[in-house]
Amino acid sequence: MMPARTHPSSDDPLTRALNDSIGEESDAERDLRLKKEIEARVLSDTIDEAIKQEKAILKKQRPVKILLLGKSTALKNFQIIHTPQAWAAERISWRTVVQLNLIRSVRIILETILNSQSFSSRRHSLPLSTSPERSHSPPPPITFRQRYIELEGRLRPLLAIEDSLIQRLAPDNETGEPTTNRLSPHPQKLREISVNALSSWKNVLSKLVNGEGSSGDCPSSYKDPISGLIASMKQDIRTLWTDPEVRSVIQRSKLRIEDLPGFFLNDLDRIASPDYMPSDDDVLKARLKTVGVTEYRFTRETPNMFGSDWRIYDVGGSRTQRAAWAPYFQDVDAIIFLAPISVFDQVLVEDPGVNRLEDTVLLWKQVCSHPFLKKCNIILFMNKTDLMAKKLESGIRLNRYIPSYGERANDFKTASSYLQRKFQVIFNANSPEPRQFYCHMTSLTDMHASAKVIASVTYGTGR
Ligand SMILES: Nc1nc2c(ncn2[C@@H]2O[C@H](COP(=O)(O)OP(=O)(O)OP(=O)(O)O)[C@@H](O)[C@H]2O)c(=O)[nH]1
Ligand SMILES: [Mg+2]
Repeated sequence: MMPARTHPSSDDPLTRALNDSIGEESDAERDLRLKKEIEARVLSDTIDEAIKQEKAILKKQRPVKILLLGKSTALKNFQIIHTPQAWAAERISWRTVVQLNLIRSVRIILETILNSQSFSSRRHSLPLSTSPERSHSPPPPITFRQRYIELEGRLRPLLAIEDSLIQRLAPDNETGEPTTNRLSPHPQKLREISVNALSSWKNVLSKLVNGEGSSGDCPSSYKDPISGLIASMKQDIRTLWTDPEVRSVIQRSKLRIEDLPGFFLNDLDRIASPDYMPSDDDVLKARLKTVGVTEYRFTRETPNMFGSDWRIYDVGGSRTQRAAWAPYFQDVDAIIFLAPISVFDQVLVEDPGVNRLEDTVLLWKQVCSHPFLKKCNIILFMNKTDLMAKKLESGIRLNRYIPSYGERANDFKTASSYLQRKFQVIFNANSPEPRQFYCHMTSLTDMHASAKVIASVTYGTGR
């Protein structure tokens, strides 16, 4: 009987495999194996690279999200640069805002006079005539108080229309002071025109204005009652703003009306004309308080390293509204933090015990230290530099409000770099991880000066 044939070990696949693994291979086999290994590695690297590229594409497809903390004016600058056509289409809605801002200045002046000593004084003053009529007999002496009462009576319809629009536009969640047609003893605390960003305020506003019906005082060339009223009261408004006695009352009150947001009295002739349309500068200067969150979307035609689809969120800055910011912290790529530095001598409207610059610095600290934002680029805009320079030039001393400023020179350059250093120290000390400090000095109502900064944020890294 033939013995059972034993398979040579090379026939056993298991043995073969084991043999292979212990290196019993010929030179040709080894060369082949190495070649295959190289091919496999190349394939694997190609796959890795493809995955990486896909991830990058996905990242680019995800919108770049920027949160604007404070200053809707910054958003307006983005709109001018990135969506000029849509910006131009919005211009008409801003006309009413500018007009309401103008009426607000009228109200502030009337209230300042009402609260002044001159108002209660019985002192006689020159008659204030709005028409160049001549009379043979000298006019009877007239008090400042009488003049004021007459003027205020004539301007009352303006206040009434402002009042009704503010009330009808007021967002439900806003708890401002109730407005009345009467003048208030606190001009600074006047309720402002504010809109809820979630409602389409531009439509609401145009409906309200056009739906008011035309007033009897409204010249036919004016399409809406507010324009007509301003035109018919132009002379009285001018008198109020240019009268020397009124000027001296304002000066004594220390209220810098011309530096208040939304000041347009020097542009009265232009604004009171029948075909008035706000310029870019007017819209940048117009004051409209943000309540809620406005989302602004735009697509960059040439995508940069961050992608082409951008979202900018503008949030209301007053204290009560800050709780609404938190959900936006979760997946935001960059934060533009607006610090108005000119407010060093002002207090919060919502809490007169707190200095506004101090409030901004505390907020800056919170934002820098927020754990959700640790990977986020934070770009600081030290804004309202124009007003800051004006204030310092007029002799207002920074060290009166910030004692640590000491005896340093009270000029813009020294003061702004001092404040910049303070912001940087807080940034470095409070960031959970080290990160780059980006800071720009801005004056956002100056479109041309801001264009470069806005471009650097959108096109570059924020530097
Ligand atoms: N002079 C000057 N005025 C500015 C500057 N930036 C903004 N303003 C004016 O300040 C006013 C208020 O600006 P906004 O940008 O609306 O302020 P905001 O922070 O959005 O205010 P809220 O919506 O109440 O949170 C507007 O009338 C602007 O024109 C600036 O750099 N210089
Ligand atoms: Mg705003």
